[in-house]
Amino acid sequence: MGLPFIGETLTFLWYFKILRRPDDFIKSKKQKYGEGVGLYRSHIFGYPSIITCLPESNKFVLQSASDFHIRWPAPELFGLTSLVNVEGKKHTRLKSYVVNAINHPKALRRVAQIVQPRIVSSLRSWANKGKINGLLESKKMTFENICMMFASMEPGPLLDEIDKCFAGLVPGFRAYPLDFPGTAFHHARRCRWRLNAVFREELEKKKQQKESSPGEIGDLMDGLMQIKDEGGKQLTDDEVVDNIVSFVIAGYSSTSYALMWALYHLSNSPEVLRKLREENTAISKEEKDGFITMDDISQLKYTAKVVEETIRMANVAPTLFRVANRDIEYGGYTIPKGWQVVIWLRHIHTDPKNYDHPLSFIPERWDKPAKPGTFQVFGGGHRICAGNMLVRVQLTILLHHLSLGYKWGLTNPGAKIKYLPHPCPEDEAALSFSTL
Ligand code: HEM
Repeated sequence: MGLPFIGETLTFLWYFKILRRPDDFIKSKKQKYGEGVGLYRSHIFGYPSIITCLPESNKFVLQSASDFHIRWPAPELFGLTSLVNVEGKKHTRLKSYVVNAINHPKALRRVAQIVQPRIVSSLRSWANKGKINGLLESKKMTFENICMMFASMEPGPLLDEIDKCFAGLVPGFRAYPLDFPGTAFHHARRCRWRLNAVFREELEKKKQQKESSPGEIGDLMDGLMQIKDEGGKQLTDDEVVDNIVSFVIAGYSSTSYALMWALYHLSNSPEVLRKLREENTAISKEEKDGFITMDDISQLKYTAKVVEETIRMANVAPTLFRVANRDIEYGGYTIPKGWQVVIWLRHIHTDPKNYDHPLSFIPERWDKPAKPGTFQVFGGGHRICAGNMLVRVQLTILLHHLSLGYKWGLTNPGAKIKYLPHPCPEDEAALSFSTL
């Protein structure tokens, strides 16, 4: 359980921040208490907790929707009525709409068309610069694509302003909720208000646009404005705005880190890059800037393995949080009512029992499917990531254009990796970048 009040939070920081050996946190527990059923009692991140870290125990929690509810730090920053916070029928209805709108094959065809010009022009601009910060450039490209896909917003001063607001909002999730001027939490709340105001204005513009020329605008915001429940009731304007802001939060950093890790691992893996080039050359197109379609993407079998391996190793979401709604029995142990449950996803992907040489980048491991339950990067159960295909498509398109047209290398191949808030090389993947 660790120290009184602080519990094991300092131990967590010791392993993640100071030693930079994040996997030793769970390893040390296994050594001390044995593996058992994958549950450990703790006090961490401010609450008495049960840590779960085996594929079966994680799956048990993720799939028992009625026994565990979600708990985000500072849920109001995400938006109280957004998909990530609502439960029950409301969640089911919103989720099925959102998954249809951004994650299904028909939606992904549109996504491939929307994101591709920005990816192609970003790569060109990186080559013109010659030296880039991989994370910053991935973030810029991802943000512009997300704003286009979700709200049809074009790059410009307004997008720059809301990007700054998102940058101020996200640290609020990790900050102590002290709400007075000067605190990170206070700043995050102000950023959230500004974001609400901007997206509210966009929503009003869409309403006017639809009045003057009825028909589909076709972006996610437009779709959310039209969803109806069984009684014909539509989402309120606040609900639409809450959801759009929360989708940007969910998709922005996660996608950017995944793209950066692709650049990073490929610069260390010439043989993987060679195979990637070979496969992508075979489907490359001369016309229309060489844009590929979802049909092309479905042929890129080796590229799909590179994508899975990149996402596995990125471990963008190391842990998830739930709260037990009642005393719950699992494997002869009780998870007490009201306790926090910390679902340690990272351990699943770095445990040698699940993946040989888990810290090595080996796309060929995906020649065979992973052992059942050992790929939990997108969570599981009813809250499984709504954007998992969206990120896969964006990664594939990036890999296609990158491998065909460019060469790049890490400026500091020995840069240390930091693990908080997300795994990332200390220099954020500084790269030299040029055309082939
Ligand atoms: C590498 C990229 C990504 C990773 C690793 C990732 C990971 C996750 C995980 C682990 C969850 C489960 C949260 C929980 O159960 O508490 C989740 C949920 C979610 N993700 Fe992602 N995500 C990624 C990209 C995206 C993108 C591009 C979007 C686009 C909007 C997105 C939207 C969402 C949403 C809306 C949820 C909440 C679903 C719900 O509560 O039903 N994610 N994501």
